[in-house]
Amino acid sequence: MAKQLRVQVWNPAGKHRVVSTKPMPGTRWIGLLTAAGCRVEVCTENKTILSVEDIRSLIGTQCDGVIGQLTEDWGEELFAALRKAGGHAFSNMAVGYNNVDVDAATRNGISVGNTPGVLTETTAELAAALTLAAARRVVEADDFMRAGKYEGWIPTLFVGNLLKGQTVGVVGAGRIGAAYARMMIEGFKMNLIYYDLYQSTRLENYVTAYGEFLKSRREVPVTWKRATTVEEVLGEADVVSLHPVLDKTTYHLINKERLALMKKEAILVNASRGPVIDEAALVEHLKENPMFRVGLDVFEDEPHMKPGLEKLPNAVVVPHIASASKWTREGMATLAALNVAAKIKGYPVWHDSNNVEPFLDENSTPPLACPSIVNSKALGLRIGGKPESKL
Ligand SMILES: NC(=O)C1=CN([C@@H]2O[C@H](COP(=O)(O)OP(=O)(O)OC[C@H]3O[C@@H](n4cnc5c(N)ncnc54)[C@H](O)[C@@H]3O)[C@@H](O)[C@H]2O)C=CC1
Ligand SMILES: O=C(O)C(=O)CO
Repeated sequence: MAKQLRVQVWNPAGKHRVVSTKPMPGTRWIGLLTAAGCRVEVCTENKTILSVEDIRSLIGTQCDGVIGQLTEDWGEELFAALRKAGGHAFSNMAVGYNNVDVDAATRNGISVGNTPGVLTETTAELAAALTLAAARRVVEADDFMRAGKYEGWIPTLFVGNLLKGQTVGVVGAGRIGAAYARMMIEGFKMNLIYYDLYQSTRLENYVTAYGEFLKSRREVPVTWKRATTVEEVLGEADVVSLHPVLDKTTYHLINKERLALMKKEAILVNASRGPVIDEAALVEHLKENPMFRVGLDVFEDEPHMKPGLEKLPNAVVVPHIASASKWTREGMATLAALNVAAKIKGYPVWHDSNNVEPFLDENSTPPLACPSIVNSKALGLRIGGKPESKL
């Protein structure tokens, strides 16, 4: 028998019971759910990652919808439990949903929401921060300073890499990858090489236009190239940043053999998902190539690092904080809550999950729609959405 977990209840008399497995930033999301007639139960148990058993006990015998987290294992067991409890709406508070078995949700008639767009710039900025920290050895230098080792300026102290005029490689040029590319190109005048299953004409046009602008100012123009293989990016780029989804095609995309193709002094950044890199192979590569540097936001066995990584000065490591800006986290909570509330109310799915702005303006009421449902087609859900109507 699972232990009863602590919950905080909002709008106890609400008609529809919605559970959030974690407290989420801001209060707008709670207001939107209660305005939609939901009783909201927020799990406040002091436990970082809830088990499947914990979540089953939160779902209980009657539950209309759940907002879950990317650390949780949402598979057949939980979706069957939610269906049995009368539920038909789930949303991850994340854009990535590799923790969710979408087919199992569909089999159980449950919609799966995610939170695209609101974290694009925030995540790209952290990838840029990791790139700079690795290129200019910021963390090593900070450690050195705090340890009282600085005795005065010398020409050889913490020499790193200049980004200007170098080539940035992006693997996965979707929303976040393209935003990161633009930051590195505009900020540091880097040339672009990218690899994605799809052509990013918008990104290509953007770089072309920026190159023309630079030319008009008599500056060296930036260039772009779409690679036909990931190997081409790894061989040519001075900085490689990974932004694909995690699925079977990207698991261990960066392995021992592909690391060996990279320049000895290259920088590798990962703010996508840990298993995109074979982390044990990366540890060996970093040991053998001290001038090769990485910036990692995500890890293969999160929250753990592969043995040895913690000792390597050529690795900058942060705990999955790429989406951690106040605006983004509150926006993620809002989108997740609306994915659940609008489904419970029977509203359609928003027609353009790449443009969720209308849901994020705190001063206006959101459209009558679920912002983003990844199995909308499989469930045969209506597409639509009408702005400026009250939920
Ligand atoms: N570290 C963090 O805190 C965060 C991590 N993420 C991760 O970033 C991922 C990307 O997010 P978005 O850019 O919003 O998604 P997106 O769907 O716009 O972009 C993903 C891109 O990956 C490409 N792709 C898929 N398979 C590929 C392959 N085998 N090789 C190369 N490219 C491939 C897709 O075609 C697409 O363009 C999420 O799925 C999530 O896992 C997202 C937000 C925050
Ligand atoms: O949205 C995601 O996929 C995240 O990793 C959140 O940080």
